Amino acid sequence: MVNSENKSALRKQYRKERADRFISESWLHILSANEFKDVSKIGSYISYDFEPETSDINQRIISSGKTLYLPRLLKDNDLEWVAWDGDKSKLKNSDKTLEPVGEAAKDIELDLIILPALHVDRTGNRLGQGGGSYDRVLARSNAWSIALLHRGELTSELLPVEPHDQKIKAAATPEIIVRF
Ligand SMILES: Nc1nc2c(c(=O)[nH]1)N(C=O)[C@@H](CNc1ccc(C(=O)N[C@@H](CCC(=O)O)C(=O)O)cc1)CN2
Ligand SMILES: Nc1ncnc2c1ncn2[C@@H]1O[C@H](COP(=O)(O)OP(=O)(O)OP(=O)(O)O)[C@@H](O)[C@H]1O
Repeated sequence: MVNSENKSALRKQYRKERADRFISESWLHILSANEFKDVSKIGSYISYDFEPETSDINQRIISSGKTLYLPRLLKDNDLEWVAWDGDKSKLKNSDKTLEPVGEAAKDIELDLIILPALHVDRTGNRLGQGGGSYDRVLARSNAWSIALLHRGELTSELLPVEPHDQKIKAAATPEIIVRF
């Protein structure tokens, strides 16, 4: 089986496991990591369905005076970033996700990116929703990147890898951060 087909099968399995085992937890502890200390521009996301919950993290980042950016999906599956002040009236529904409204930041260089993932393996390879969106973002960025996962989604089982795949710098469960 080629790796892209293999990835689709894993996505299906991991989405189902996530839905079956979902419990509401917090990833707020990541904000105490050293990597957050001196950064000012942070990319994050608004979680949906069974994704690790980001609303408390996002609020905390905004109230600490750092600038929070949210992704907006472009037609070619790339992402653009919009600064967000926490005002929910500045979000609108787009398929499953809530996206920011307003002007995208031009030539933004994020210092740190908090990103969603379905699974991460012990070498820092990530499986996401399948658009390749974050691979594009990470390929042109120097940001430190951390994916949020439920327990059991950070595993020693190696994920299939394609040439475009970008490794992430760290992954966090509700309990721990692992740096790669
Ligand atoms: N919260 C969140 N925001 C995000 C992402 C994400 O994974 N999570 N993205 C990450 O790139 C980008 C948007 N890409 C997305 C791609 C697909 C689906 C989606 O509807 N997934 C369906 C499964 C579709 C399928 O079966 O193929 C689902 O989750 O049920 C959502 C967002 C940017 N914003
Ligand atoms: N830098 C890139 N330029 C053009 N296409 C890309 C790039 N990176 C990835 N892609 C395309 O995106 C598709 C999906 O990639 P992949 O399966 O790795 O997604 P993913 O990392 O799980 O998704 P996401 O980042 O959206 O959560 C690939 O088949 C590839 O063709």
